[in-house]
Amino acid sequence: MIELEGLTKRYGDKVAVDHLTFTVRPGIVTGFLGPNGAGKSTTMRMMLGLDNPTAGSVRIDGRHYAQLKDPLTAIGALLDAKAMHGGRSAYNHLLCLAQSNGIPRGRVGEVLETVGLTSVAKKKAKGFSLGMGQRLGIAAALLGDPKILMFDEPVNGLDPEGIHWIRNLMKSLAAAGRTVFVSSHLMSEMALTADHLVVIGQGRLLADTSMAEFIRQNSRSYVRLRSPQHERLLDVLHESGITVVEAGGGTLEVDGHTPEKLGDLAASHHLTLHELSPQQASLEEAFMRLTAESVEYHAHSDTTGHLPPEALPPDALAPPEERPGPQPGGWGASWQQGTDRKGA
Ligand SMILES: Nc1ncnc2c1ncn2[C@@H]1O[C@H](COP(=O)(O)OP(=O)(O)OP(=O)(O)O)[C@@H](O)[C@H]1O
Repeated sequence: MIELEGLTKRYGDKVAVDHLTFTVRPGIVTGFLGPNGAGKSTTMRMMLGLDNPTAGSVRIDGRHYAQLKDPLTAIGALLDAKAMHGGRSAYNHLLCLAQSNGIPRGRVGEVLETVGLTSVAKKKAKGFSLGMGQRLGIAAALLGDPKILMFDEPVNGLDPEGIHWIRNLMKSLAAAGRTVFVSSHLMSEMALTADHLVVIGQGRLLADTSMAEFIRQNSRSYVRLRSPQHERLLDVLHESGITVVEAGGGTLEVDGHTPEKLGDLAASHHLTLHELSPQQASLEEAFMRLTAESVEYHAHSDTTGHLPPEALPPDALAPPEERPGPQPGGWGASWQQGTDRKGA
C-alpha cells in the first residue's frame, strides 16, 4: 500500500504537486493519469525518495522510503528506462542492483526470463532498442519480488505483443495481491488495464475512483438511432417531446431515454430501425472533459483552457477496438522525461 498525505512539491514559484492525499491499494491496478506537466513523474519520484517533498508525506507499507531496508524488495519501479549504465550488459546491470539489495544472484536469470531478454543477457544495454530498454527496466522493478510495483509509461516503445504482455503482467501482479501503480497517456490501454484511477491536473487531485465510476461521472451516455425513414422518425421523436441531435450520416443521438423506450416508440409507428445502440463515452473522452481546465500545453489556438466539443477526437465515442492510438504530436503523444529537468 502507498499512502500520500498532503504531498506537495514546489520548484521556486511553480507548485508541481499540490497537497495530494490518496492511497494506492493492493490487489488492483491503479492508473495514474494527468495531462502533460500535471505532476505525475514528480509524485512518483517523491514516492521513491528521489525528490524531497516541500510538505506532506509518502508511506510505503507504513514507512518512509528512507526507512526501507533493501528498498527493491519493498517497492520496484520503472521510471526512466534509459536511466542505466549503457556500458554494462543487461545481466550485469541487474546483478549490481541485486547485490546492492541483498537479492540472490539466481533471481537475475529469473527476471530476464520473465521479460524475454535471456538471449540478449550478455549484450550491452546501450545497444538496446527502446522496447528492450523498457523490458530491462521492468526486470529491474521485478528483481526484488516486491509487494509494490510502480510503472511510469511502461508501454512506451513496446510493440503490440509487448503491450499485451505488460498488460497481462500488471493484471497478474495485482491478482496475486500486489499493489500496482501505473501512469500512461495511452487511454485505450489504461481502459483495458486499470481497475481504479487517480487523476491529477496542475498538481491537484481531480479524481480518485473506480474506472467504471470515473467514466460514468465524466461522460455522456446516449442512444444512437438510424432509420431509412429518417424524416418520419425525427417527426415522431419531436412529437413525443424527445430532444434529438442530428449527428450526420443519417444518425440521430438521443440523451436521457433508454433504447427500449425508443425502439418501442419506433415500432408503434411502424418505423424500421437500422441502428438502435446505447453509447458510452470512452475513457479518453471522460479524461479530456475532466482535465480540460487543467491542460497546460495546448496544441490548438484556444487560450481559454476549455476544449470545445469539436476539439474532442472524432473517434472518442467509438468502442475501444475501433479507436486508433494517440496521434503523433497530439496531447496523447507521450514524451520521455529528460533527467536534466528532473534532476532537482
Ligand atoms: N526539476 C524540476 N525543476 C523545475 N520544474 C520542474 C522540475 N521537474 C518538474 N518540474 C515542473 O513540474 C511540473 C510537473 O512536472 P512532471 O514532470 O511531474 O509532470 P508529468 O505529469 O509527469 O508530465 P508528463 O505527462 O509530461 O510526463 C511541470 O510544470 C514541470 O515543468
